[in-house]
Amino acid sequence: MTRPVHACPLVSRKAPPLSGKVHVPGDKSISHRALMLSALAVGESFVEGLLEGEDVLATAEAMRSMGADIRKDEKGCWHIHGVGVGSLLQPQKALDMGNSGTSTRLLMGVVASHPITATFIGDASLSKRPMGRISTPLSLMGARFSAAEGNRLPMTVTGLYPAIPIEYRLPVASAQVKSAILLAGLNTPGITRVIEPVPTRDHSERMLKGYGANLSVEENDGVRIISIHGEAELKPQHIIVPGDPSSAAFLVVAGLIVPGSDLIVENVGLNPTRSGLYTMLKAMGGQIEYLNPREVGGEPVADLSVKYSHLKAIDVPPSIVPSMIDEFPILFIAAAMAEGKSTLQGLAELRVKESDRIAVMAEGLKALGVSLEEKEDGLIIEGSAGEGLGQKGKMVSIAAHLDHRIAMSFAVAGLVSEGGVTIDDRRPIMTSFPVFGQLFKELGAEFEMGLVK
Ligand SMILES: O=C(O)C1=C[C@@H](OP(=O)(O)O)[C@@H](O)[C@H](O)C1
Ligand SMILES: C=C(OP(=O)(O)O)C(=O)O
Repeated sequence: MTRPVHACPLVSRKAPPLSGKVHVPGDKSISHRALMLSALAVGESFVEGLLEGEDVLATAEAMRSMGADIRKDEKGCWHIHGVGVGSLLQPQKALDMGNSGTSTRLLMGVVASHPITATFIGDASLSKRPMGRISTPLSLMGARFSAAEGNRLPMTVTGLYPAIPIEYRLPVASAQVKSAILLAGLNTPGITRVIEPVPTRDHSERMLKGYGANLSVEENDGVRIISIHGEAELKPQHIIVPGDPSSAAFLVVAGLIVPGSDLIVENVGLNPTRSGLYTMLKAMGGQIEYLNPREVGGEPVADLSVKYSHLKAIDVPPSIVPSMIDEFPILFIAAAMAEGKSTLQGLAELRVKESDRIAVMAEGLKALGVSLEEKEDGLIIEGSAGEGLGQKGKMVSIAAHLDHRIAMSFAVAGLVSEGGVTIDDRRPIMTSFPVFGQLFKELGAEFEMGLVK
């Protein structure tokens, strides 16, 4: 990954009505899994619509270092020659995970049941994130972990083969922890079981089955029990990656809050374990219509028609939180523009994402004049009822803290600001949504991309 060494600011100012049609790039979670599972299949898989963000490219590079042959053809389709479950090679250098929690945690699961050792390194943001949630269950399976600083990167994982199958109840609602255990279970004799009291995104389950793993899901009173039979042989697949609802979120919220907007966001993945934000925005009075509903790569997809709306405050029910966990920063912006007081709590996980998303969003919203209360597990936000944010003539400065979702959320806030918003560093946007600025330009809002300082 070659990024400029210095920060690159982005300036966002009050926008005219947004209009037109834009196409959302591939889903980040599905792209990571497509590369990992294709690399673990025997033979050649094809992946169309892969998200070419830095996080996903870090996964591709790691799978290459463990023996997979991965390349993109002239039409943009990715070809992956897998080595087969159990046949990963010992990487010759540390695996650089950049900013990506998903790459790190899922790949630790992959390594845990192979007879190899891998060192995981990452950027300053990733090196602060907790890894104990992964090392605890994988240690029960027999993998060994060592880290200079307790349960943080850099971290070295030595896998065990044959690993020990476990039954593990998730102590935190995390698709990354669930997926790491299931991926370790792929090369573990017997049945590995994950008990999930609160459902999280289910791409791993859907895709593991699609690649031929023997995986079953039982549901009892909302608790999911996922069982995978180990020493699986995965079969190569042709995957079409649907658009990322987490990226689409920025375009959709912008359409709802910039006065006069009327736009279409095409190719939005609407897997029910991911689409909580859209349910909430509709409940707030957002005019969102699902057009042309269809299936892409085994996932529900639609084009979203979005019109400027008078939004009303909302209280988010705890049960819906995991299905919109990455969308809270942009929901906070929508709540700041709504009429009334929104209570957004039960979000303690936001404190351990790429940044502490509760504290960082609270600070930026306050700088924009929003009245709010910060709680340990969320924010209570008093909306401006459609009045713009900030003050005329007063540019607000935001620090992105190496967090793409913070940078993009405040770029959207800038579109309804009186005096503009400057984000200190736009580079993290490249991790998940490299065409963010380009799509907004197509809708009629141009961000000023500051020169490298
Ligand atoms: O499994 C995944 O692809 C992801 C799971 C979520 O993380 P947690 O499992 O930590 O909630 C989410 O925040 C992340 O962007 C992607
Ligand atoms: C939390 C996120 O990603 P990751 O955990 O993969 O870094 C995100 O994309 O918002």
